[in-house]
Amino acid sequence: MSRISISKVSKVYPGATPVHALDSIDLDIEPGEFIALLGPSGCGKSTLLNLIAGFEQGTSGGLLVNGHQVDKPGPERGVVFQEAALFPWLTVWENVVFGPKVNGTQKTEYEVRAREMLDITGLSGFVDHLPVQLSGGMRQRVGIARVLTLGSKILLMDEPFGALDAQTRLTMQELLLSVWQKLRTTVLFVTHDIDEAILLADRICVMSARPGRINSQINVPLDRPRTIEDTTTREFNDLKREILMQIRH
Ligand SMILES: Nc1ncnc2c1ncn2[C@@H]1O[C@H](COP(=O)(O)OP(=O)(O)OP(=O)(O)O)[C@@H](O)[C@H]1O
Repeated sequence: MSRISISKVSKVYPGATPVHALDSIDLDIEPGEFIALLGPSGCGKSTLLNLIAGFEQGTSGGLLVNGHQVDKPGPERGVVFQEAALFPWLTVWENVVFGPKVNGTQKTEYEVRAREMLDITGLSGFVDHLPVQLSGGMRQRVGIARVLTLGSKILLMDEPFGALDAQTRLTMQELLLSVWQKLRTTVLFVTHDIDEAILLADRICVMSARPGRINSQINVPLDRPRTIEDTTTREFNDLKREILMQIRH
């Protein structure tokens, strides 16, 4: 379980016309919490995720994961992008065990974990398939199983279901809910989609247009475990209306 503390973090991309992407972001994420980062295109959601991942450095402010300043990527922070970026010549199994194999983890340890993660992502019957033989949703499952097999206690997900059709997206949202319910990893999930944010998250951080700030934070009071049916309830729609109004203002 991992805690993230972000304090007054700003990010300016230098250049002829510097881009002020993030402005004084304060955000604390508790171990095991599921946070959705919601906001318009270009407001800095991916930038914030990349700072936590250690791919980029902030211009000012402090960013701690488990009390340590983040200055580079690490295996405790697993990133899932819109495309899973699998090795096309490796099978599902080989893709999933690739990371722990090269970082020197004991084979007996990573094989057990890989089997468990392939099981909870519904891939046990596909271990010998190549990525080209899988649907987009299944490739994303492999991407999730891969970071979980690495032992990542923090999942940083940048619109992971954004490229999927509506039906597959719903299936993947349910899958992620069940994975999270079992493992309780800390999740930061970037999305444009209000329904997706409400269905998945404990807390939604609504960002403003550039320079990105966190305008409001909304606790999602829906009971867990959640299912797709919850998206049709009165409580869900009331919350959606409230968030829409906040975004408009
Ligand atoms: N490496 C970079 N150099 C210069 N500007 C950048 C760089 N990366 C992002 N930006 C700019 O920073 C701003 C925030 O971008 P970012 O990708 O974080 O937004 P976003 O909210 O994730 O957008 P989207 O939802 O469209 O993916 C944008 O104006 C973008 O053009």
